[in-house]
Amino acid sequence: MKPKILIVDDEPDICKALAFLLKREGYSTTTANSGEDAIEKLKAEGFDIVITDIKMGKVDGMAVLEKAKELHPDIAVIMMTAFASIESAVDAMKRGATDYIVKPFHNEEIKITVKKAIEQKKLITENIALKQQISQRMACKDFITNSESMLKILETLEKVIPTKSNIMILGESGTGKGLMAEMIHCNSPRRDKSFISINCSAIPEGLLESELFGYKKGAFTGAVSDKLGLIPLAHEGTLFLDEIGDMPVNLQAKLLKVLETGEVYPLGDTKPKIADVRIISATNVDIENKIREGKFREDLYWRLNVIEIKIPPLRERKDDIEVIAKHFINKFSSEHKKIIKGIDKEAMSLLIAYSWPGNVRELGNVIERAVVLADSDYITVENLPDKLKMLKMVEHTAQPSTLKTYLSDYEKNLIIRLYNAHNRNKEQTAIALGIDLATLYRKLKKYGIEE
Ligand SMILES: Nc1ncnc2c1ncn2[C@@H]1O[C@H](COP(=O)(O)OP(=O)(O)OP(=O)(O)O)[C@@H](O)[C@H]1O
Repeated sequence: MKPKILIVDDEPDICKALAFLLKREGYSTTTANSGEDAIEKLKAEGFDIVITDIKMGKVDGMAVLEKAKELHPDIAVIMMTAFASIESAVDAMKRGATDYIVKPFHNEEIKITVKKAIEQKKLITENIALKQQISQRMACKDFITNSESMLKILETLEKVIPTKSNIMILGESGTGKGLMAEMIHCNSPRRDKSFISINCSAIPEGLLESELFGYKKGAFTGAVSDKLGLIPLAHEGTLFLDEIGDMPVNLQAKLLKVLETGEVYPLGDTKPKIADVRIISATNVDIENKIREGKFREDLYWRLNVIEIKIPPLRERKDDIEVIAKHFINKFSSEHKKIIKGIDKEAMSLLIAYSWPGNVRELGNVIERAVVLADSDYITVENLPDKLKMLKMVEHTAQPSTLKTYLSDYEKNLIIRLYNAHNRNKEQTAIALGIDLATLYRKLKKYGIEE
């Protein structure tokens, strides 16, 4: 294909002369007689090179340079300037222009400068592609565990990781589903290709479709250029579909078709793109229930759920708390430039006693906060949030003397446990306890759990 050049000058004769010369050299040329006109043209289509005069009306060559780079980061821009204002050309080079030519210029000079710019553009494009590749090859993060249930899961995974089988990861929010997906990709033969992750519940329905499948220029208003979808972008790599349970049903049908044919049709395109992708999906909702309600296609479920991994909540794998807490202490100590050697016994016993409704994510937050607050080498109970400190009160009331104190201690402990388990949400705690909200308020105050 011929390289495309946009020539911008407010003197139509210069535009015409340059277009004539460069066409003869085999380039495809377009002209614009103002900065505004140039920016419109840059928005509408892609160019390899822009040759622009610096001094123009309201929108000058500097503005064209800035916009061209913003719209097409790999574009080469050549500035034209009169000898008297050569300083501004130097300034333009600092802002990303590829070269400049001083008016009046010779034909030969133009030809050489354009040829050089084409070469340079090729290098810039290769560089951008390389940078993308490097950033795609992510560092393998460890999935830390010491619990028997998780070790068994990892053992099963070892057999599955080298294959192409789709995997569905189930588990409460914050249990590590995203981390596990990264770990699977990172250890699989697809590790050198893209790991593309998208949260199906975080993106509006219309946008999710164009993000996943891509579109052809002109497919809808605003589609000013072709866009490659995330599915074809993940070709030969891994696509992580988080919160798959929230994917709209019409998109589920389209995704199923992709899985069956290995082809993706971008919106408005009749030519498919190939997509050999391994899909890892994750959800924290009861997907079988969604199938019963007709909100999730059963045929898609079976395609995605070839291997099912259930990550237990942290409260059901207490053996993990200490090792993960230590991992977070190291991580956040170095991030916050503090030297924390560990956590004292009493504080650790509270971490183990707590129910962690937000799972590992919540443990991470608690440890980060503690690392920031710690004044000594070790994290102490003082550095933990109230919801954990309260558990200490439960322990200290363990030896009641009379039936009355026994019952009230029992009541207090139960309230504290459920209050924590519901993330200090009073409405939910009252429902769980089977009492009304006013009674709960009274009891929280009576037992000094809350002012
Ligand atoms: N076993 C683990 N070892 C080390 N870090 C972990 C572990 N499990 C989870 N994490 C960390 O906890 C945080 C939450 O994990 P992640 O985002 O993977 O959870 P998730 O289940 O995908 O959550 P959500 O359903 O809300 O998307 C991340 O920072 C992750 O790196």
